[in-house]
Amino acid sequence: MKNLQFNHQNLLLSFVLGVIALVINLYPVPFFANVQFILGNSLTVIVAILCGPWYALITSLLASTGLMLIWDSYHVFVIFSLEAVFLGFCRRRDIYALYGSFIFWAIIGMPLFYLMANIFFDLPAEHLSFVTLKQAINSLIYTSLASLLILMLPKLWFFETKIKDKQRRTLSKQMAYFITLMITLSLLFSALYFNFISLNKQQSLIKKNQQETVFHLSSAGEQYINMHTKVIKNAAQFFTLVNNTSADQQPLLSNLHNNYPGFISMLITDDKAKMIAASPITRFKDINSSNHLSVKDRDYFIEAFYNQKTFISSVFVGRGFGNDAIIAISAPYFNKDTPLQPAGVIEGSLDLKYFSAIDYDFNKHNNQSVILTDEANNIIYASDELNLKVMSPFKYSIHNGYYVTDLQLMNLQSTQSNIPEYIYATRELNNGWKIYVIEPFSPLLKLAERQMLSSFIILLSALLISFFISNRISQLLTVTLEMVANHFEKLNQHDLNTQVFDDNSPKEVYSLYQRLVTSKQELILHQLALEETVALRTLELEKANTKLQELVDKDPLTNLYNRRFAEHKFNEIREFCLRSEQAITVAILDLDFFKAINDSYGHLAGDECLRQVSELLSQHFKRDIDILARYGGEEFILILPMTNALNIEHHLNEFRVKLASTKINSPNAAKQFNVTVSIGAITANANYHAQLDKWIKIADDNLYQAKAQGRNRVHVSIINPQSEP
Ligand SMILES: Nc1nc2c(ncn2[C@@H]2O[C@H](COP(=O)(O)OP(=O)(O)OP(=O)(O)O)[C@@H](O)[C@H]2O)c(=O)[nH]1
Repeated sequence: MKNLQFNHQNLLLSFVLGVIALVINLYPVPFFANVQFILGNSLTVIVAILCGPWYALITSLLASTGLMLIWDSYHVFVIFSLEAVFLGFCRRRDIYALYGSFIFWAIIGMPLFYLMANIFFDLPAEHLSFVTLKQAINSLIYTSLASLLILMLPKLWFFETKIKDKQRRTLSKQMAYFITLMITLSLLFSALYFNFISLNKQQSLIKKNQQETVFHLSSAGEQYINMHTKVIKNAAQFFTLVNNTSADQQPLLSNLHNNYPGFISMLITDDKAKMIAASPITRFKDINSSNHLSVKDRDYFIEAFYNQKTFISSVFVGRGFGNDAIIAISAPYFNKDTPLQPAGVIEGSLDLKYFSAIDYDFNKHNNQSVILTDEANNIIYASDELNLKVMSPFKYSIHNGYYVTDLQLMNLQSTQSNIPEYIYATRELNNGWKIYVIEPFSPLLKLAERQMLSSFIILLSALLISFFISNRISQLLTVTLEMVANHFEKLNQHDLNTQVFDDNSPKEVYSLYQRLVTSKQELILHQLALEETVALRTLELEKANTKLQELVDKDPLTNLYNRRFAEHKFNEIREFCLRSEQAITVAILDLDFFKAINDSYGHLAGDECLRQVSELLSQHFKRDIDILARYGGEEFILILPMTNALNIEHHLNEFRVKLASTKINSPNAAKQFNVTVSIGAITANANYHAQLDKWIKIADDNLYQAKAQGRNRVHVSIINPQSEP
């Protein structure tokens, strides 16, 4: 945290992606019931991977704002912010996002979400685990999507520059993750797709089944009412035709009632609304004795008698004949001679318990329940398990929109609750009644939960298996590649033919290995050839250098050293002789009357003379340490280290004599001539003087004397250190 410095580009990226995530999260993808998938959070994961935990936190807060707006719950800020920061840190620890997501939801996400859902959500306890699992799966979906997006666009340079703490991953790790990701995603989507299909199928089956039931029940109900209405109608016609007396009507009515037990009771009135026959007869007798024979005020009498029509009443509690909920069906009958004025009314009270028989027949194999209401929305019949009171108004609330499903949902017990209780289908009967077929919603929700749980378990095991398999696959390639690399790192010429792979290694890697061996062989040969060429070139260069040095140091005519070299070498020689306290002789040799030789024999003869004198010098002063140099014109300088002072004059004289007796050949006319030399020299200890000039001065003076005394002679000064001027 202490180094928390925000980079402007990262900040902008996390903000922009956050706003996009907010908008995407406002439109979650509906799946089933209240299950929705949120995809905007994948942008949070992208920021966590690319920019790290604190930028991801910014994106997550924005993305969660979108979710808060649609879910109206603040828990999203806590859970998704934690997830974003966790994934950001996973990236820093080099843990892939999908693995990180699994770890997060297994250890923190699911327990925390469950706890918060328990406190803040209006959900039944058994539904919480489902919602929690759904959230974890959703998270895996958007994390996989984000990872895939990043893997698909590896050259997205704009993002590349922003990756903090980026570490180079091994090929094997990358391959394993890619394969795991692909397997997880495809399994995830196929599991969700099949869940979706199966839930849809289940829903349409329920819908179809309910609609069929409601249709059959309503048809049966209509038939039941129609049939009994027809019975009353026919009975009224019969009584009109036969014109019976009231005494005849009682047995006829009893007989009719026996044939149609769907009626609880039946009665016949005269034109004064007085009951003249009734069935069962025992009840009629009871009424008779209590003097309650008039039905003047009853709708079934008024409607049938005065309006002269067949009438079906609403449901009501019967009077006199008992306290059952009944429906009265009535019709007027006439006398033959007064066809416009009814002679009375025949009525049948329909037994509503009949519906329980139909209900039982239809629903003994499933958990459907039935409710029948009249046109005033009062319950005529309701399956026992619903505990609804007959005759009471039918109260329920309908769910709209919150649960995404094609089914119609309603609540009967907790009409204010968000969780639907029943799936229903309804149909109106011909007479305005309504029939409802309902069944509990929770089994369907349970099915979705079970599917979600099994998807999660399949996913988890698939992830583990695919992780294991992909690791093995990638190792097959990368381990052998690593072997090739290791082998070539240590490889030398002698190991080239050693076999490092067995027959099981991949063909491509083996072929790569063989090609590398060939290249390495070529490289070694090339290197050897190169080394040989370099050695040759070095030798030639050394020779050229020596030659060049000779050119610099030597006099081209005589091949003796030149004056510069002699002067330079003097210091070296002196240093050497100083250490061993040796004497040095510096001699200047000047050929006598050389001008005359040039004049007499020509310049070329002069040159030849200089060459032959030089040769003679080389032969005479043959120690390696002696420096023989042409001093200029016909003058030579000799620097002779470690000279014997007693012997030097003699040695110089020897040369002088040898030269004087040597015939010099002239190149032109094959003439020979002699030449002599005058020598001035100094022999002194090395410490005589550091400057060569001082030595030359003495030698020059001696030379001058030799010339002056007639030439062809040697003058040597032997100086000991004490006599230094
Ligand atoms: N052929 C030839 N002549 C040279 C060369 N260098 C110098 N000379 C000649 O050598 C001659 C030297 O002459 P001088 O200095 O008068 O000396 P000398 O004739 O030897 O007389 P003394 O030294 O007094 O005996 C000159 O004529 C130069 O031209 C050379 O490289 N080749």
